[in-house]
This record gives sequence, C-alpha cells and structure tokens, in this order.
Amino acid sequence: MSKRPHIRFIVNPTSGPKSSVDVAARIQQHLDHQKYDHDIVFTTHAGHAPELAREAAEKGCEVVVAVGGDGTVNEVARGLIHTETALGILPKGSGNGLARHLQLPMALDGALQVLNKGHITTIDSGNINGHPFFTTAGIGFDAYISSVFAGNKKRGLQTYVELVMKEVRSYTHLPVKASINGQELDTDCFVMAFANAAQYGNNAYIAPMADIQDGLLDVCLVRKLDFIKALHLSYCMLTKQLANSGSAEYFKTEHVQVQTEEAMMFHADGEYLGKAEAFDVQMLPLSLKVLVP
Ligand SMILES: Nc1ncnc2c1ncn2[C@@H]1O[C@H](COP(=O)(O)OP(=O)(O)OP(=O)(O)O)[C@@H](O)[C@H]1O
Repeated sequence: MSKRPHIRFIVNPTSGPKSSVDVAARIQQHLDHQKYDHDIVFTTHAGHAPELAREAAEKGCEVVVAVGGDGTVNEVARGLIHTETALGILPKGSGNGLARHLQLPMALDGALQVLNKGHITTIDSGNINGHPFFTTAGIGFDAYISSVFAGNKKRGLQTYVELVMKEVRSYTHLPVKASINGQELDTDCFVMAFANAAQYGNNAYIAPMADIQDGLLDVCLVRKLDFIKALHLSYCMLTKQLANSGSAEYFKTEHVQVQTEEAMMFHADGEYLGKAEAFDVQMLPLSLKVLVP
C-alpha cells in the first residue's frame, strides 16, 4: 500500500432500489484521489462481507465502506468491531437506519463527500445471542415483520407500512419475562426492541432519545395493542413522538435477559435470525470507529 490512507469499498450488488447505479463510476468521479487510495470489491453471497472487511482491517486499511443497506452495514461492521479501521457507509438500501442516525447524506455523491471531508468517531454496538447489531435488534412483531419482509421483493416504507397493517391483525402476543437493571417484568409482549440507534430506518423512530455513544441500550417495550393502537404507534414512530405517546415503555441498560415460554422470533438490524426461548442482549461500548460528517 502507498502512504495515502486506503479505503476499501464493499459493494452488495443485490441491495436496495439503487442496485443499477454504477457505484464504481461514482467513486471514480467523486472520491478525493489525492487523499485516498482505494479498492472496490463485490460480495458474491450473503455472509461474504465480514470476511472482506476483516481482511482489509488486518492489512491496516484505514476505512472500509459498506455500500448497501443495513444488512450490508451489519456484515461489514461485524468485521471491524474493536479494530482501528473505521466504517464508512454509502447508503444503497431502502431503510438505511444507521446512515440516517449518523446524519449521512442519502445521495451517493453526498455520502462520498463525507469520506473526503468527514471525521472519525467511535460508537457503541450491541449483541443479541451472539449476533452483533449496530442499529436495532428486537423480539416479537418487528422480528416477525423482518421474516416476512425477507421473502418480499418489494422494498421501501410503503411496502413496510402495508405489511405491518396487514399482519398486525393476526399477530399473537406472547408472554415474556425480562430482567432489566434488577427489575423483573412479566408481561405480554408485542415488541421488545433493543435500540443502539434511534430508528429502524426510513425515519421510523423506535427510540427517539437513543444515544449511540452512551454505552447503553434503549429498551422499548410495547406490551399489547390492537389495530387502532398499531396505527397510532406507526404514526408516532414516523413523527418521532413514540416516547411521549403512552404506547411504549423505555429502559436504559447495559444488559437485558429475556425468557419466553414459547420460542420467539428475533432480528438484528432488520435481518431475521430465527427463534429462541432465551435472549441475552448486551452493549459493547465504543466498539466501532465510524466516519461521519
Ligand atoms: N452478493 C450477494 N448476493 C445475495 N445476497 C447478498 C449478497 N451480498 C450480501 N447479501 C445479503 O443481502 C442482505 C440484504 O442486504 P441489505 O440490507 O444491504 O439490502 P436490502 O435488503 O436491499 O436493503 P434494506 O434492508 O435497506 O431494504 C444482507 O443481509 C446480506 O447478507
């Protein structure tokens, strides 16, 4: 490698509505080549990006950029936890929760300018049953929606809201026992979300006051709701008012344990991960370097 800092771009060619955009041409045109050397690699399969990111970090690469949605960001960031290599993001998904939380431009050209002119800071990451997450994880209805969304070719906020409204009527609430800061909760659960960032993506704010550098998870518990309350909850999420709506309870903590009678679905950063009866959710404070405006 030359003396210039090196950026590796990891592109998920399958992600998001902008999958036809010629990312390599945009990088060629807008990256500051006086400042950086770079290489571009394309993932060939799910689970490829952590390997490509780790390899770059081991070679001393300064920045590894995830070009994709939150699933790709998750995979790249996983390979960079506790290394000196910073994560950059060129948002190309439909939700882009971490990019939005970090106030990155959604346009590729603007996001490339952040690489040219931005600075490096350090953020927390979370872990649910051994799976890292950077934006949110959750059990219950949000995980159920992730599982349905995964098999759906259509993307975007409208598809998401339509899916939520269709599925909420038939969703069965399950009882959970949770231990948070020594407090024991025994309740029906519609959603228990573990937020590192404030939003799921698409500016849907599940934990509006979440601070990504405070070393704490914001746990958002929605106990039980019917269709009308679900409509209200969706509206409050999109207007950043969920915390004042009375529909959700919040806890700040470093560690949560949850037990369920029946196996419940869970997700990390919107990727459906299957079912479990016990969940161990932890924060890894200031564990990831990121490039921000
Ligand atoms: N080359 C590839 N072929 C198929 N799947 C891939 C490939 N590279 C990465 N993936 C998988 O694609 C998944 C989805 O990626 P990502 O979230 O970035 O895109 P998206 O689903 O279109 O965006 P969004 O979640 O914002 O709608 C990732 O979890 C990753 O495992």
